[in-house]
Amino acid sequence: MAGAAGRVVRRWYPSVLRSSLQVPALQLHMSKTAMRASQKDFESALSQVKRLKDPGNEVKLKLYALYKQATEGPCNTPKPGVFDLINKAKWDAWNALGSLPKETARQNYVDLVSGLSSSSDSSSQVKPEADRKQPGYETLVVTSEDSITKIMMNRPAKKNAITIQCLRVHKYQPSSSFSPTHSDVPSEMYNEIMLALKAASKDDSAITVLTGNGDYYSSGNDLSNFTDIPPEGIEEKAKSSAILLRDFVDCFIDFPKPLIAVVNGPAVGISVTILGLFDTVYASSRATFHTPFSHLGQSPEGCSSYTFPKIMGPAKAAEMLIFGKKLTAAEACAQGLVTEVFPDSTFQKEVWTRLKAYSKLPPNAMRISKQVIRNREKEKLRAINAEESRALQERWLSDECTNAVMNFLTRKAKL
Ligand SMILES: CCCC/C=C/CC(=O)SCCNC(=O)CCNC(=O)[C@H](O)C(C)(C)COP(=O)(O)OP(=O)(O)OC[C@H]1O[C@@H](n2cnc3c(N)ncnc32)[C@H](O)[C@@H]1OP(=O)(O)O
Repeated sequence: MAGAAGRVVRRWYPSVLRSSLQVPALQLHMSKTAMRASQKDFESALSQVKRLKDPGNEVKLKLYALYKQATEGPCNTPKPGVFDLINKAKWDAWNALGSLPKETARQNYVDLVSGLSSSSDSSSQVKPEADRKQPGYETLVVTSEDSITKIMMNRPAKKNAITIQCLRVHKYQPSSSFSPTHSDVPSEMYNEIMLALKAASKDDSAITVLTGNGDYYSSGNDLSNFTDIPPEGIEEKAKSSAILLRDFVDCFIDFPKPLIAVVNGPAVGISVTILGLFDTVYASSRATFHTPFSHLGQSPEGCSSYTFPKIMGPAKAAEMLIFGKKLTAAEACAQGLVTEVFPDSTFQKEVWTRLKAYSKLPPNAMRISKQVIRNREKEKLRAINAEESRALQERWLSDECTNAVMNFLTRKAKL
């Protein structure tokens, strides 16, 4: 396997697969014998594949197997051990191609990518407000209209799971190799949400909305964040993640304008806990609210250890935060976490009509009212946030957490 500088990171590979699915740059210097008619198509497919939406693990395995077969021929490595699930799945996929000729594998790879590209071009996934979209965000769609800045989490295929890792984009240079000089794209969602909130706090909008694209509001922390371990080690990763978490939650604590969550579907983990820091929470009748921290060997964040008992009383908060009880939208509304629930069929229409009316209210009055309501708690919330982040830093290093995350990533467990 080539070193980091010579690797191609396919954007949509989960980190757990990424480490071993990375295609060594040097392998992309095709051998002279492979320089046949379809090599150009193959190279173009290799470059095209990086721009595709995540096609799912099954297709990724097919692509991996065809790539290996096309460039190395039949599977020639020892079978990984039974507990090495990811590498075994990859080995099985490659080995299943038997003695398929390299040229056929190359052609099949090209055909597969071409099929994926056309289906992703005609995807029914709407590109909301493409014309009014603010540029520069990879994982969000941010728009400003009618005095409302709308921050929409935009990884619908991953249920809007919130990512940490900074994806590296390598530029393909057909004449030489994949360039080792890559640009770091600010494509991870925690930082992008912070940037969008900071920009919204200064723009001329009266209110700010956070919502999700697709059927989920957000499935919370992207669990593959845990697999992207830096060379400095897992302790360093836990430390930097705790700092990121603290900074992320501080942005919500400090946000100066009315902040509204438009919860379009199920919400999990940190996307639920921070709701206690919003001024208003509108939910679709399809939404659910789930904080399965104990199941994941983790502990509450987002100041929920303070805001939830305050909002719903300690007993109900404990049922959610310790035992992971999932609430329906109606239950969350009855507990005071949600302001109002709307039928899913009319959710968007009713909510946006309401918000447009609110956004016409005098912005300074709304801002001052928010400050009067929230300011006296800010210092306390910051201290709670720091304490929760410290507790999680330790939890992330525990066996309970590691096992729960691995169970999800190897598909043994789902919430
Ligand atoms: C640095 C700050 C850290 C702050 C810490 C916060 C703590 C939390 O937020 S805890 C909550 C963590 N979230 C979860 O545990 C949710 C895990 N996801 C699931 O259980 C399920 O995916 C689901 C119940 C949300 C949805 O199930 P469904 O069957 O409808 O869809 P899937 O096929 O499972 O999902 C589609 C696709 O999306 C990927 N995905 C969904 N959620 C996550 C996630 N949280 N992390 C990583 N990936 C996620 C899922 O793997 C699928 O991907 P593939 O299509 O590639 O298989």
